[in-house]
Amino acid sequence: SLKTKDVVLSEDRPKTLLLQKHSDYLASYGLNKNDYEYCMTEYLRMSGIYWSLTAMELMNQSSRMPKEEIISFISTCQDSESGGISACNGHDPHMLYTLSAVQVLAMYDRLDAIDVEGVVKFVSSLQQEDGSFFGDKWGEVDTRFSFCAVMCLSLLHRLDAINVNKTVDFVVSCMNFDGGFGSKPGSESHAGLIYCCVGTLSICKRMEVLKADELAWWLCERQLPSGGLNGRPEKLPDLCYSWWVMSSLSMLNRIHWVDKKNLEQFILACQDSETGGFSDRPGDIPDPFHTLFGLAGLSLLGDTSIKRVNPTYCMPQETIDSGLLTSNLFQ
Ligand SMILES: COc1ccc(S(=O)(=O)N2Cc3cc(C#N)ccc3N(Cc3cncn3C)C[C@H]2Cc2ccccc2)cc1
Ligand SMILES: [Zn+2]
Repeated sequence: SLKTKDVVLSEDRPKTLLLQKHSDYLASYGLNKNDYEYCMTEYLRMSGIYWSLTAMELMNQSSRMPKEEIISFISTCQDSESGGISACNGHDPHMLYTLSAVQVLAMYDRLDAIDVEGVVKFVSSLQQEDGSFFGDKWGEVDTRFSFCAVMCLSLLHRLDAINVNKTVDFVVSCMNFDGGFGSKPGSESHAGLIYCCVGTLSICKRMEVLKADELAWWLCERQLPSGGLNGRPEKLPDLCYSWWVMSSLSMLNRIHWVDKKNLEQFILACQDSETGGFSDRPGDIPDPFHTLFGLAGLSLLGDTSIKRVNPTYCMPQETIDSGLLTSNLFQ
């Protein structure tokens, strides 16, 4: 149909940031360890901790998180043989959860709680001849895993453990005519994978290989009349795409290409004024994933009631600054 898929923002939508409600929402999330939801999300528990802790950090509320419980949980998830870290005890180690664990421990400045050399061994063992990365031993290639690899090693100041030039070559081989990127060579452009590829090039300090204007144009075309951003043409807007698109534009120094007022309106409309938290679209069920990306998106748009977020790492800027300081001290 000719009608552009979009949502209509209702008049009684939230128009202000309900910080206290979001802090309460995350503080109580996952406390009821018996409920069905908690058991069903075991497979992503490590990432769930990263999404919740980072959101709480951005609101300066991380003191409400069970710090010691989280740190000891992470140390029980590291596989002594491969060095990799799993989402939950007894699950297979995977690139995604190894990164989430390193991000959480970096925010807590407790990287001593794991075998860092083991993590470096696991991540570098997944790099392939063409520069690409597997997610785990089962061999799935995806540019998401290139991003996990370079972000994880960068937080550990160990980018020397992989072939950075070949990493960049593989990402470049995934660039499409529209300047965007997909998960593999020839895959269609998608905002989430564009974020991963731009983030990889940013960490490898190779942003010059991008077709910046074509890419920024494709990204700001994601904005719809509702102010929300979608991930591909003809798709509905979704709050997490606000993050993937805006963080990419921020790394390209072209964040001003989106209509900031309208986007802010859409993000605030995704808040649940009853339970707290953000959902993917106004009126849907909130979750920790969209709560992080709602707060991180508002931070990128300049909301000073939220701590500054680093667009590449999706972590508090102060964590990245202190990490770099440490690395300079020991170099
Ligand atoms: C609908 O139930 C789900 C479905 C999938 C997943 S998932 O595979 O682990 N994952 C992370 C994710 C976490 C939460 C939360 N809490 C909610 C959704 C969501 N999605 C799905 C989604 C997001 N926007 C709309 N949709 C439908 C993305 C997905 C993939 C992804 C993983 C890591 C980083 C970025 C993206 C988890 C729950
Ligand atoms: Zn989403």
